[in-house]
Formats: sequence, C-alpha cells, structure tokens
Amino acid sequence: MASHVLEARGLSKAFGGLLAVAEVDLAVAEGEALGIAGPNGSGKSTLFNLLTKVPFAADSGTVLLDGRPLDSVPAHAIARLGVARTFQRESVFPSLSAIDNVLLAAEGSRKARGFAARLRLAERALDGAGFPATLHNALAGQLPVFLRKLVMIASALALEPRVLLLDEPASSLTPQEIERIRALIARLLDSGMTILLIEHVLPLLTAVSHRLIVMDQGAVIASGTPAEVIANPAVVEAYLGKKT
Ligand SMILES: Nc1ncnc2c1ncn2[C@@H]1O[C@H](COP(=O)(O)OP(=O)(O)OP(=O)(O)O)[C@@H](O)[C@H]1O
Repeated sequence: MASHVLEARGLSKAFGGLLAVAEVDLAVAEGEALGIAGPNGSGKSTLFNLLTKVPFAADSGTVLLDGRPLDSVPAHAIARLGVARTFQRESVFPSLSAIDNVLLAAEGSRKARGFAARLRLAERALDGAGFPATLHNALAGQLPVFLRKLVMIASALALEPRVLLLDEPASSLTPQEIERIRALIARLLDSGMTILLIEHVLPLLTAVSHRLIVMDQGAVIASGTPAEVIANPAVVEAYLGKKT
C-alpha cells in the first residue's frame, strides 16, 4: 500500500456566516486519482484553495505533504514542493503568448535555473499537455477555450508537480475535447503523478478516478469507488434535493 502523499485533517473555511468547507479530512495515496464531485457551491473549489493556499489558506485544520504539516509553509513554497493546481476558469494572461504564459509559471520551478532551462521546461510542459507545437507563440487570449485550458494545465505542469489539482478541466468542452483531457489525465497518471480532480462531467470523473468523494454544503458526505459512490442514496439526495 502506497503511503499518503497529500492529507488534510479538519480543514475548515468560513466566508462570513457561510461555512464553505467544514471539517474536511482526506488522504490521497501516491499515484492515486481522487475525484471530487458535489453540487454547485458545495465547497469543492474552496477545498482546492485550502490545500494549495492559492489564493487563501484554511481558517483551521492542517494539510500534510508526505506526512509533513504545511501550516507555516507559504503558497509559493507549497508549489515548489510539488503541489500545483489549475482553476475553474481558464486563468491565462491573454496578452502573453502561450509559451510566455508557461515560462512565467516555470519561474516557480525548483530546478530550472536560467532562461534556457526554463524555456526547455516550458516547451516540455506544453508538449506534455498536448498543446500544438505550431501555436507556442499565439496570444493566449486569442486561443479557443480548449487550448487556453491546455496552457493553464501546462503552466501547472511547468512546476513538475507530484500532485496536480485539476478544477473542472472539462467544463465548456466538446465530447472530443473531453476525451483528449481524459487521455491527458491517463498519461499523467501513467507517469506516476497523483491527481485530484473536480469535475461535473461525471463520465470523465468516473473514468479516471480510482476513488471518489462527494461534497455537500462543505462536508464530505460519501467516499468510495465511483460505482459505490454513485449508488449511495445520500449522494443521489444531495444532487436531486431532499424529499419533503
Ligand atoms: N471568495 C469567496 N467569498 C465569499 N464566498 C465564497 C468565496 N468563494 C466561495 N464562496 C462561497 O462558498 C461556497 C462554496 O463555493 P465553491 O466555489 O467552493 O463551491 P464549488 O463546489 O466549487 O461550486 P461549483 O461546482 O459551482 O464550482 C459557495 O456558497 C460560494 O458562494
């Protein structure tokens, strides 16, 4: 049994009176794909924020990487330690080219020192994400949504993460593009990466996840294999609303 690479204990975050994440515990094994489902507003993206401290950390609770508490480790250092994330919206710098977007991210690399090394890393990250080699110099803001998503994923890959947190990579994509995202995630898993995936596109989520958790109103209400979780009455109720 592989050891846990990323763990959360009792993570909570409130926005005023709203408890967005409530006492969440989770543990992800090396090389595992953990899927995170849940209705809109159930706290999934906020959980990613708390795990990476980007853009903010938890009010309480602890995140551990390889068993080491990250309480006093700032966000940029967590990224350097190998935990990278993407965002629900394609957060790219629109007036920069694809390669310059990824080069900026490569500045955060532990290993690549100097421009030439960072350029190689950025090119490798774009290739690794399946981004077309002919479009490295295209302005990110002029790319279609799928390619902007690949630039964002490549920016995370430029940190050479051991743990990659993907926030709704399939939203707004066509079925063919979603299939390419599935194949990309499968390749990253084959390379040994650990992946946490938030996704509303359930066929993608269930296809790539070894294990699923479901959040509702900030709390984890179910966990297990995709088949177990989908059959769980509490999950059906969370999605379809409580019977009155
Ligand atoms: N920065 C913020 N300030 C105030 N409230 C916030 C903030 N971020 C999230 N929330 C609230 O916290 C709750 C959880 O939001 P979150 O975005 O984590 O949900 P989610 O499960 O990712 O939803 P979705 O599937 O729609 O992306 C929501 O009620 C949301 O409105």
